[in-house]
Amino acid sequence: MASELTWWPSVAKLNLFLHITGRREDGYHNLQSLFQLLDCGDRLAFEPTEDHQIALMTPLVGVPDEDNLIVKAARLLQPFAADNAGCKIWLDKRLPMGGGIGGGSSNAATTLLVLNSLWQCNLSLQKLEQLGLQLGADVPVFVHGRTTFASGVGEQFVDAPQPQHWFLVATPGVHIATADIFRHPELPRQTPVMNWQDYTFDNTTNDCQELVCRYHPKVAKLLHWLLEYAPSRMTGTGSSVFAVFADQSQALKVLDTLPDEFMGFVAQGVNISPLHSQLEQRKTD
Ligand SMILES: C[C@](O)(CO)[C@H](O)COP(=O)(O)OP(=O)(O)OC[C@H]1O[C@@H](n2ccc(N)nc2=O)[C@H](O)[C@@H]1O
Ligand SMILES: Nc1ncnc2c1ncn2[C@@H]1O[C@H](COP(=O)(O)OP(=O)(O)OP(=O)(O)O)[C@@H](O)[C@H]1O
Repeated sequence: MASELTWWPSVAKLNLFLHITGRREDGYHNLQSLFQLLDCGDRLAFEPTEDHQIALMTPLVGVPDEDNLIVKAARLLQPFAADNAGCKIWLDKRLPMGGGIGGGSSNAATTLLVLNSLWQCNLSLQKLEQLGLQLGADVPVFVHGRTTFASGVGEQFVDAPQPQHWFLVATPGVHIATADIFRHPELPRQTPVMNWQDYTFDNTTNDCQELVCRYHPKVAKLLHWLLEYAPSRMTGTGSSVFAVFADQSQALKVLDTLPDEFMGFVAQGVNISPLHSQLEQRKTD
């Protein structure tokens, strides 16, 4: 791999809570959630070309390139660039896939934001959020790049800077398809809409958690284990679970004792995505 590549962050998120407030006619669900961005994730590098090709130099095992959200994002943006605009893309995948921490969605958002700059498309953040929504409900929040309350299907934002807590994020290695959870007849769908001002961790919940725990005992076991140490909850539709700590050393101590059957990492919450900071820096260079 060429050593002069510039790497761009593609961070993870946690849903600190997730309320389902209704179901829309198109089958999608209206949500309320607090999206907490983390300081760690995957990395992407881009090399613009003039051959109109989108070439993923690091394919993901099990994901055909045409289904990869990175390639889809680049293709979606291509009509806004010069006719011959293409690029080579490298992905350094570090986040567990399908774990409710938004890896693929974040990759898509990083692609939209960085190529918007490299290809000089000059689309506004709002326009990129709208494009992102065509790729998935979790993409706009990563384009937005701030820790934020979200409603709608996850595209309406009220920014909500949070104390920079430390999170132990653990994954039981169970793959849960988001669509399966949202179509489940036993999913609660009528949580009353809450005023953002009333948010506390304790007076909120993840409406998918009980259902997922009922059908996936490994998720229930992991959550039960973490709750012995700190306030803990599932993120998104699972399968990852997080525990909240005031300091890093406590989180690392618990990570050290995590049973071998689970994978985990410790990350700090951030209020602004490091991707946005790096893009700002590029503008001033
Ligand atoms: C649950 C969250 O992870 C919270 O962050 C997201 O809302 C899910 O976002 P995502 O993974 O980007 O999901 P998408 O790829 O857009 O949707 C997958 C499937 O989940 C269902 N879905 C998703 C989001 C939503 N608000 N309502 C839904 O009913 C739809 O059946 C959709 O076909
Ligand atoms: N670049 C990508 N990185 C990861 N997964 C991808 C990517 N492109 C497509 N996918 C597909 O998307 C699926 C979900 O991956 P992802 O890591 O985004 O899940 P997630 O963390 O549950 O996301 P979310 O929290 O948005 O629901 C994967 O199993 C894979 O098939």
